[in-house]
Amino acid sequence: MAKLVFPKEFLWGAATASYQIEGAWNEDGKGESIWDRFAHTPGTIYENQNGDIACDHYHRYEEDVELMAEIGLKAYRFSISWPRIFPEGRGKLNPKGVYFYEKLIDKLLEKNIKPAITLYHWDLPQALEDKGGWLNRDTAKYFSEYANFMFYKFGDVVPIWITLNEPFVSAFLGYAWGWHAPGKKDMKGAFVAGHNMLLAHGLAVQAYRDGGYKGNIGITINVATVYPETNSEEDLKAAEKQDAFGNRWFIDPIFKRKYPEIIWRILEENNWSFVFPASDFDIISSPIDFMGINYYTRNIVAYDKNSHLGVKRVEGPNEHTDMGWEVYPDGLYDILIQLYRDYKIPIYITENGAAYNDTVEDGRIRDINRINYLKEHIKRAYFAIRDGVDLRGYFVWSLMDNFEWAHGYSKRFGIIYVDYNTQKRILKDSAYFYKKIIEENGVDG
Ligand SMILES: N=[N+]=NCCCCNC(=O)[C@@H]1[C@H]2[C@H](O)[C@@H](O)[C@H](O)[C@@H](CO)[C@@H]12
Repeated sequence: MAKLVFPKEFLWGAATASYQIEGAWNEDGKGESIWDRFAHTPGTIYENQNGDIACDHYHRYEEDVELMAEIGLKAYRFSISWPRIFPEGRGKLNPKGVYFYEKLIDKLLEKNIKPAITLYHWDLPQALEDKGGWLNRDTAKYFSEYANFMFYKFGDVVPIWITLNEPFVSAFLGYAWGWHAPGKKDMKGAFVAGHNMLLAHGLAVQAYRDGGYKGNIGITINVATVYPETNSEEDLKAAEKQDAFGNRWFIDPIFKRKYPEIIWRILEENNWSFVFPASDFDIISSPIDFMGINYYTRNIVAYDKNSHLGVKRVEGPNEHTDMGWEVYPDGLYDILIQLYRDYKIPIYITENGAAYNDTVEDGRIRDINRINYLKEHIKRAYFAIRDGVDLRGYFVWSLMDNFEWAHGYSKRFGIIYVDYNTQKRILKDSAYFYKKIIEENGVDG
């Protein structure tokens, strides 16, 4: 069995997000976020659960960093709760909120774990939502002010910055389909929100450059590799449309200074062809240092005249995770090759992982299915590097079981098990598997 050894500097990490793990939703001066508001609204979340306590990471961060060190993480990707810093989104600062992240970052650095900060992982200050949220173009400016403060505070010690996590998901699930905060069902709003998020991203990148910081800044995009059900002309066209809509919508404006053709067509068909000032694309396309991708599964599509965009999804034949997502490791290899071919930019896998219905048996969690998922995807990451992709790192989703948005705590993605009744953490077998990967900087072929 050959050992597939990664480049020496390859960055092995794990990822979380503020609303999903911190808790302390209204403690020490933190302002309300749109996820606090949404999760407190009955009927939005599985069993009306919420992130008021979550993994209580706000109080347990020292223990959690110790566990990261035990696993041997080289980096830890986490997000900042914007309303913990600026309770109203801008203006009055909350020193206790800043202090929490200062202590967390100091602890990470003490353990030689590189902090990788996501500035926005969906928890917009409710006070800004009350002024239109992402439908209000000013929110982009407020975001860049918040980002500028974070750069000023931590720009000299944090080497990796991600402006937004998955703008497609936060724009579409939040504004078009209403499954996520702020729970709006307004397709036009999704396009406006998406555009203002991209503007926010660009303004933050400009602030980072103006500050002369030495680290790297990028964005995290969720991607699902697209395959046509058959090689018919119609299915190939459907696959092309889905790839543009699902994967390139938030990438092309950054690298090509324009939306994919399919997006413009949707805007025109609905008479929503907003006149976005061309200067917006000058800001949005401010050069970034890397692209982060979150990969979980693929999409198989076929032409269907009755579906949205004339594209219907077809379920894949392989094993599925607890989220109902098909396990398809080759999709990670294919998307890495496609994105690097098209954009020639360094890439981090900022999320990859699987939810399974873990159980504790005599103090252990034998999550062999998650070990297999991680192993097969890490192998594909190796093959992508071998075939020329400048892949810099891999962050498993997630460090610990956490609040899985509308699914509440019913879906476990962690390599660390969390008993929510006691807040006890237990390293799953997958944590020990990942520890070995990191120690050997590689995986058995
Ligand atoms: N079909 N299908 N689709 C596969 C992926 C759908 C898009 N959802 C994500 O990528 C979210 C991302 C988020 O950053 C994190 O906060 C979430 O906890 C994980 C797990 O859900 C993933």
